[in-house]
Amino acid sequence: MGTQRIFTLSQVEQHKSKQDCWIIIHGRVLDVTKFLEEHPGGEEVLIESAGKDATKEFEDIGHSKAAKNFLFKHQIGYLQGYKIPDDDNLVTDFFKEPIKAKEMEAYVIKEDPKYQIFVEYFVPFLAAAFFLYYRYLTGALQL
Ligand code: HEM
Repeated sequence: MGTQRIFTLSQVEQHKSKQDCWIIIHGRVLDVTKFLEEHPGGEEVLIESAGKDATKEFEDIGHSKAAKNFLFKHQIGYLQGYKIPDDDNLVTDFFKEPIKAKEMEAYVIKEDPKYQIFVEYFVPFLAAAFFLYYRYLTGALQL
């Protein structure tokens, strides 16, 4: 995740309002201010946990893997003194390292050169051929 700031608990505790809402989940400090309205579970639950460690609450709900993946979007740093366990499977690799190039491939629409040539040259050629053939036919019919 590149450079991440380290926050103390008392620093996090300063951000406990709707306009400035941080929470801690599994040692990650998250700024969820912009996420409050989007949260499928409602903003209230997040505001209640504002400035605090909400790991237990987060886990008790049984958030989906998608929700866990989504956490990283809001991460602004780590809690001081927190050591991420090696077997930390709560959060995905997103937290630990940038998305691997191999995984990224899944999101990139691959451009197949052969397919491109077909679209760029063969299709217009075919359209032109049909057009000329049509003109030829209508011309022939008019005779
Ligand atoms: C940044 C942190 C959080 C993210 C990204 C997040 C994301 C989500 C998502 C995507 C859902 C939809 C259901 C799912 O996919 O699991 C959800 C539901 C919910 N979340 Fe969160 N959540 C966060 C923090 C929390 C916290 C701290 C609490 C409790 C204090 C909480 C309480 C709930 C509740 C009650 C639901 C509704 C569950 C249901 O309708 O069955 N969430 N959350």
